[in-house]
Amino acid sequence: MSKKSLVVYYTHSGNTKKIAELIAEKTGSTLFAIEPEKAYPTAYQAVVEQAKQEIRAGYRPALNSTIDVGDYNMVFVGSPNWWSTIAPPVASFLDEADFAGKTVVPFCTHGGGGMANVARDIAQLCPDSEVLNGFEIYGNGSARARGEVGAWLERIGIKL
Ligand SMILES: Cc1cc2nc3c(=O)[nH]c(=O)nc-3n(C[C@H](O)[C@H](O)[C@H](O)COP(=O)(O)O)c2cc1C
Repeated sequence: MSKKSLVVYYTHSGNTKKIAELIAEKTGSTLFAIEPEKAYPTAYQAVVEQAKQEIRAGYRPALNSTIDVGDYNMVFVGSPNWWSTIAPPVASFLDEADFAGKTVVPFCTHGGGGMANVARDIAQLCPDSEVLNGFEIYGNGSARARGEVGAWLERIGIKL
């Protein structure tokens, strides 16, 4: 059986999408964007406030569609750092999917707070998975992103 890898991510303003695309390109993975049925507001203050309340309440928004993760044995899971944790749509996705026996690889983009609890909270929602060391980058990483993603993939032993 051949090994297949998947990159799933949520993005609000495009940064995490850029990193997801780089990982997919470098690893030959399938790419899947997690989308909530109801999009978050684009206004920064509005989304910050809504996210705060949802995260506090442990709210899991309904998603537009999903992908069968059964076909993949490695899954990269990406989120923006929202209030030091994953965005609620990523939590919805991880709740619904069965990651048992898979290798999970967290990544996040942030506004200065780094990984914070992102990798820990992904691992908590994938209790029966092996979770590798994650990747974090400020914003979209600009021109540094490609090299940093490549260096990280080498560090964690993923053949390119
Ligand atoms: C609702 C919300 C909460 C955020 N909370 C944090 C935070 O706690 N720490 C941090 O470093 N950045 C925080 N940010 C900044 C984002 O993590 C950062 O801009 C990220 O790159 C956005 O990714 P995206 O473009 O894929 O949506 C927050 C942004 C939003 C919209």
